[in-house]
Amino acid sequence: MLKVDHIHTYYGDSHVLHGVSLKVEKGKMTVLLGRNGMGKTTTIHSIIGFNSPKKGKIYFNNEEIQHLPSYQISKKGIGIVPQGRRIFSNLTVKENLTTTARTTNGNEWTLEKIYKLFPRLEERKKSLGGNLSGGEQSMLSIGRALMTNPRLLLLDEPSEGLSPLMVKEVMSIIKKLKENGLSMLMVEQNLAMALNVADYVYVLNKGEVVFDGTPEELERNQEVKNKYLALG
Ligand SMILES: Nc1ncnc2c1ncn2[C@@H]1O[C@H](COP(=O)(O)OP(=O)(O)OP(=O)(O)O)[C@@H](O)[C@H]1O
Repeated sequence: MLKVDHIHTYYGDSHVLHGVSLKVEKGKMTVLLGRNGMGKTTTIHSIIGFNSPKKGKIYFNNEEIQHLPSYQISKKGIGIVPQGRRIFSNLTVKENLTTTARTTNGNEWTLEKIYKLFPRLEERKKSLGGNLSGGEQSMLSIGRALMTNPRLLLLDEPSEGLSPLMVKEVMSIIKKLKENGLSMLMVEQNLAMALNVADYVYVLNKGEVVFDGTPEELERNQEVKNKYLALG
C-alpha cells in the first residue's frame, strides 16, 4: 500500500534521512522505533508532504506522491495523528471532529461512529479542545484523523505523555482499528507497546533503517535492542 524507497530528507542544509526505505502492507500495523532524534517524525513528515524528500520516491497504491503538497496527499487517503496531538484548543470537540472531515475517500466514519468508539468524546462534545485531558486529546486527535476517512493512518507517538492507564486505553482503540482492517504506520518509543500491536517493525538510527523484521524477531535480537533502543 505504501512504499518508501531510499528517501533523503533535509532541514535546510542538515541531511536528516539517509536513504530510508520501508513498506506498509494493506491492513497491517507497521511500527517505527528508535531513540529521540533518529528521524522517525521526519519520516512521517516526508510521507505526508510536510517536509518532502529531496531524493528517493514514495509510492501510495503504486502512485508516486513524494512531489505532491500535503493537502493532495491527504486527499489521496493518508491521514495523520501528529506528534503533540495538535488539536484546535478554541474549537469544541465536535467542531474539532467536523472541520477537517472529508468524505471523498468513502464515508465510513461518521460522528456517530466516532462517538461509539470513543464514548468519552461524546460526553465532552461541547467542551473546548483546550480543556480536555491528555488522554481525551489523544482520542480526539485519532477521531479527527478518522473523520478524513483515511486508507492509511500515520500515528506519531499517540501515547506520548499519557498515564499508563490512558496508554492502555488508547492502544486498545488502535488495536480495534487494526482489527477493522485499517492500515497504519505508527511511531512509538515504548518497545513493549510496539511489540504488542505491530505486525512489522523498523528501527531507525541516525536517519537510517538499522533493523526490520517481525516483533518476534526484534524481541529475540538483544543486540539491536541494546544498541538502538536503550533509553537515553
Ligand atoms: N525543524 C527542524 N529543523 C532542523 N532540524 C530538525 C528539525 N526537526 C528535527 N530536526 C533534526 O532532525 C533529526 C531527526 O529528528 P526527528 O524529529 O525526525 O526525530 P525523531 O526520531 O522523531 O525523534 P523524537 O521522538 O524526538 O521526535 C534530529 O537530529 C533533529 O534535531
